[in-house]
Amino acid sequence: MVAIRVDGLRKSYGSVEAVAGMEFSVDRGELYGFLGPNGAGKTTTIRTLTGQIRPDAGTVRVLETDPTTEPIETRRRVGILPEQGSPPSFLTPREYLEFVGEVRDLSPDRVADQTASWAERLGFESKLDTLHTDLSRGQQQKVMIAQAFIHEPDVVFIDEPLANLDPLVQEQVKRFLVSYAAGDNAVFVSTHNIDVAEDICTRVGIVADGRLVTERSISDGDAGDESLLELFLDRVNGANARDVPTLEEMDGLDA
Ligand SMILES: Nc1ncnc2c1ncn2[C@@H]1O[C@H](COP(=O)(O)OP(=O)(O)OP(=O)(O)O)[C@@H](O)[C@H]1O
Repeated sequence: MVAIRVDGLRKSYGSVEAVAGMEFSVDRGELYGFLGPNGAGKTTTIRTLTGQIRPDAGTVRVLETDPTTEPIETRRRVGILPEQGSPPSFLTPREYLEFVGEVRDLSPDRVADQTASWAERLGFESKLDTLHTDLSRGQQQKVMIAQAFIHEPDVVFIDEPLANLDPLVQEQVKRFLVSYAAGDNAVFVSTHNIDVAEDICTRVGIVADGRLVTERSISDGDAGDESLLELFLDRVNGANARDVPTLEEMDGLDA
């Protein structure tokens, strides 16, 4: 079943065409990676899908709701981990998750259970009552991950899920995302990290200049000889990619 659909999406900021005819769809059960260089239009697409901005043209649907006209209904049913999002500095993780739980219509008992289970899973139990302003960037990121999943949404949008996390927690979060998507949910991850995309995603869409330029299914092992990095460089950089030296050539330069 289709969870996210984008058709002919266009969005400009003044004279800058950020999204220029974006098309793709994501089914439930998929962990979809959105890969693209800086300024490709990824965040603008996510902001449209989460009802934060209105498209100039085209249609977007999330769980058959229209985030443009029903932003509250869409946001009720999705989880969002925004780019460079951080929890309010003047709250503790426990207070913030209570607040998010209330907005999400969860019972106090459910919020307490979810808070305890996320704090244990990501290892921030000892920081639950410390103000965010006194937490590290990685600890704040863990709280942001918890708030995105606290209501167990059917669709989750995540910008750079592993930013600032140590390798151990990165592995735990990666495994969690894979299992969450496998439970008939759609997880949409925007990232610059090609290795992570290749490692966890079931399918990857490569974005350049505001459009989806190609897609690759990762899970079926049918990727052919070209690595995801090569595909990315080829599609995004075009002719310039061929000017990037190979590792062997770089070794040769050192010799
Ligand atoms: N609020 C804004 N006002 C004007 N231009 C904007 C605004 N937001 C984004 N842009 C421009 O739109 C284009 C797409 O930006 P967007 O943030 O969607 O890209 P991105 O793929 O998420 O990039 P990154 O990987 O660097 O986060 C860029 O050229 C950017 O400068």
